[in-house]
Parts: sequence; structure tokens; C-alpha cells
Amino acid sequence: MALRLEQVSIRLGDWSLIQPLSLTVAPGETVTLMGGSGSGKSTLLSFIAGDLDPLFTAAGGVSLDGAALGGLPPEARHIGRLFQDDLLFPHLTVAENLLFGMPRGARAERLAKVDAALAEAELPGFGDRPPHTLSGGQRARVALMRALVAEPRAMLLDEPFNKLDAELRQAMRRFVFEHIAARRIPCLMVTHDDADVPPGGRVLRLKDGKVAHA
Ligand SMILES: Nc1ncnc2c1ncn2[C@@H]1O[C@H](COP(=O)(O)OP(=O)(O)OP(=O)(O)O)[C@@H](O)[C@H]1O
Repeated sequence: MALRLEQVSIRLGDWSLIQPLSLTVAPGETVTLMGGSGSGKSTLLSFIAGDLDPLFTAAGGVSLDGAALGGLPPEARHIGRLFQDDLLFPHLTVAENLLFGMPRGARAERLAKVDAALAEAELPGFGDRPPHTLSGGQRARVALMRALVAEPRAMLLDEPFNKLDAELRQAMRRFVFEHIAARRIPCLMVTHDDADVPPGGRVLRLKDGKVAHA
């Protein structure tokens, strides 16, 4: 599964926020998008996810494995997103959070997927706990797993490690990139922190609407 942007441009009135940008993110690769505040990073992610504010005018194509996504609503794109404030639903248990958004299927199969996800998150037996009884790092791992059990075809990460303290950030980076690579999902990550870039990963820098490949 590869994510491809072809000559994507985004305008807001006369302002050319993103000038034509083409990019292919390979299966399992995480490409980092950096740039100053207000440079359009989150707007580009919204365009890919299909929920760009209609104030913007966009052109160009997004495709997954050659299938165009243009015109599809967000839920039909099967793109997972993780934000810095990716709070779990507080009134649901950890297991119910994981079940939310999981594709339909037999109950036993869904529960088995919950158990597998909890094992991968190194949180076996945490299914019945309410989210507030988990640490910040534990909640962050569940939030990633909740995105992944929905079987996304691509992932968009918007400053995913921002709210974590330095030690947790390092562990969470490893956790996120390992799981994305293992599932062969293409991933685009926005961050301000050079330390978030996965080892050997490609970095794009957005400035004045143009992208420099660093
Ligand atoms: N709904 C909107 N109406 C008008 N302007 C908007 C709207 N949403 C975003 N913008 C503007 O578009 C520009 C790009 O915003 P965007 O959130 O993509 O920036 P960013 O690069 O993600 O910034 P940051 O790093 O601060 O999160 C900003 O100047 C912002 O003020």
C-alpha cells in the first residue's frame, strides 16, 4: 500500500498555502513534514483525510495503491489519524475504546482482536479499566492501537508525541514506528521536533507554500 500525492495544491482566496506538491510514501514508511507555525501542515493532512475546511480550494490527487481518493468522504478513505490530544473516550472502558471503529465482525473475533491489541500495547488485562486509571504513556499506546485496529490503509500523525514527557516520547516513537512498519502502512507525520524523525526517515520542510526535500 503506497500513499501518493500528485500535484496537490491548496489555496485560501489569493493565498497559495501549498504549491503543487507530489510525493509517494512507501508501505511502512513514515515521512516527516516540518515547517513553521501556520505553514499549512495540518491543512495538508486534512486534505488527505478528506475533511478539508470548504474555505480552502484544493487541486491535485491523492491515491492509495493507485486508487484515487478524491471525492470520497473521510470514513470511506480508511485513513487513520493520531493527534497530540488523542483522548480516549472517558466513559468507555479500554476494550470498548478499541472496539469503537473496528470493522464489523463476529463478537468473538472482535474480542480476540481487542486482546491481541492489548498484548501488543503491553497492557494485557487492561480491557475493563476506564481510561483515567491508565498513565499517559499507557493511554497513548491504546490510542495508537485504537487507530490500528480499524485497519487503516494509511496513517496521519499530527504532533503525536507532543504531550508526552521526554522519556515517554522516546518509547512511544519506537512503539509507533515499529507498528506502522510491521503493518506496511504508509504514514505522514507532522512535527516540530527533529528528534521525532524516525532513523533514516525522509523529511519535507514546508516554507512559503513550497516543500523542500531535506
Ligand atoms: N478555517 C480556517 N479559516 C481561515 N484560515 C485558516 C483556517 N484553518 C487554518 N487557517 C489558516 O491556514 C494556515 C495553515 O494552518 P495549519 O493549521 O495548516 O498550519 P500548521 O502548519 O499546521 O501550523 P501549526 O504548526 O501552528 O499547527 C494558518 O495560517 C491558519 O491560520
